[in-house]
Amino acid sequence: KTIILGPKRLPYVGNLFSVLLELKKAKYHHTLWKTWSMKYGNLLGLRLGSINIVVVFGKEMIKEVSSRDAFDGRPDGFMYTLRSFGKKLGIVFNDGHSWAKTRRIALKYFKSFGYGSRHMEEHISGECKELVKILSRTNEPLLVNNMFDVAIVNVIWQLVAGKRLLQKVIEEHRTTLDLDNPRDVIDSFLIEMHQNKENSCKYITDVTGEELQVVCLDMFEAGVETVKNTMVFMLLYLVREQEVLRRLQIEIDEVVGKDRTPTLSDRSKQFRMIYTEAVILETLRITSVAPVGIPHMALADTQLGNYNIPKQGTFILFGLHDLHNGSRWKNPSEFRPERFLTNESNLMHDESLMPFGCGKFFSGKRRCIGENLAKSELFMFITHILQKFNLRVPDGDPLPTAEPLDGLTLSAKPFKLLFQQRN
Ligand code: HEM
Repeated sequence: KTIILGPKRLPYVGNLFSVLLELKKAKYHHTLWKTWSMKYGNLLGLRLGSINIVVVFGKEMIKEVSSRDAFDGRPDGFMYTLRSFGKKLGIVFNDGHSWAKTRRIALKYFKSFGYGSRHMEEHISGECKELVKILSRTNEPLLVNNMFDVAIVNVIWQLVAGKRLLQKVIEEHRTTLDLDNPRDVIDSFLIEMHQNKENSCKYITDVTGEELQVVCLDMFEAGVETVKNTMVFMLLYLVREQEVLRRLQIEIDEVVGKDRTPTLSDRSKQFRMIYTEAVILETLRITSVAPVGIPHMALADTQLGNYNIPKQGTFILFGLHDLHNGSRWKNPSEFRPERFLTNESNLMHDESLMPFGCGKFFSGKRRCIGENLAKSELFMFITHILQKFNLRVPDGDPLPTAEPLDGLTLSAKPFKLLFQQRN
């Protein structure tokens, strides 16, 4: 079989009109795909103009696609290469040999930038302290939707470049490079380039300046909106669920206390801020800010279920929002961190939660490389804020709605909060 079941297609436009029409009712792309999948099955076939799309539903099917090399491709074409000198470069919208190379070099640095590493601690902690300072200065309600922008962009800047301005920064890095001590992602790439010149080993291939620039762009595009939207939603759910908020504050008070600033080592085995961890997982589940992941593409003609998927030309999306909010979960629309706790109050990992994609962490697959960083940022922001402040909706304002705004990533509708100093 070649055509995966889906709504009837018209010549040339495919399902374009029915998508536009039905979207008004469904409100969100991901809910429309889900509605159709209930009729057509866990592989939903669509055609939008000349683009074929397959939306994959269910844990097992998503796992299968994520684990097969044949589906490791990313979309090609003008819109995607516009951002990368007209070529397939970088990590996120790249594939094949060049992707494997850039991902490997970036991961090498990310591994040393892991939980509790001095670099990660310093960068995130500095931003959290600034944020607390700003919040302490005002008694006015603050628009929450933009409040993490600067902090999160700065964390990525530090990760990528140590500071601002890209081209100039790359040159500065070249002149101050220490081959044994990479300070950030740019250094790691420059060291790789240096070694390639010295070493004619056939496994190491050259990394170009263009590639390095697109990798930096990837970090911003993949690592800012996602963390920011998740963090804003976390505050939104906490102001709606004051019981959860209080339990979080009790854990912070017990483990960190009122005066010492929270550190990443408070997440470690010794201290185990399990409830905070469960709140982070529950936020990632219920919000699923990347509702259909990032499109994959077949790199060779291949089979999926009973169907043939042609090489290139077919976008493959994952029904992640549905996986996280479907009937597999008890009362999925309730924000209940306890679902990730065992009776003995240990953390319970659930295989059906895959907000960062699927596959072994740090293995060659396409899973998000920023998972550690994102979770560390979420942990540090929430502990710093709740250690010092209670959250309240300004008098006269309704509770903020959990209904998201649609987009490539889901975001919260604008809302204001009062950050009241705790006694
Ligand atoms: C809450 C925060 C985040 C979420 C929910 C998230 C989610 C995802 C998802 C679903 C994918 C696609 C996986 C796939 O194609 O199978 C992805 C890929 C990626 N993410 Fe994240 N991400 C987050 C934060 C970050 C951060 C902080 C960074 C880095 C600074 C980052 C960098 C990347 C990169 C480079 C890729 C592409 C990997 C590849 O194509 O090989 N992400 N992310």
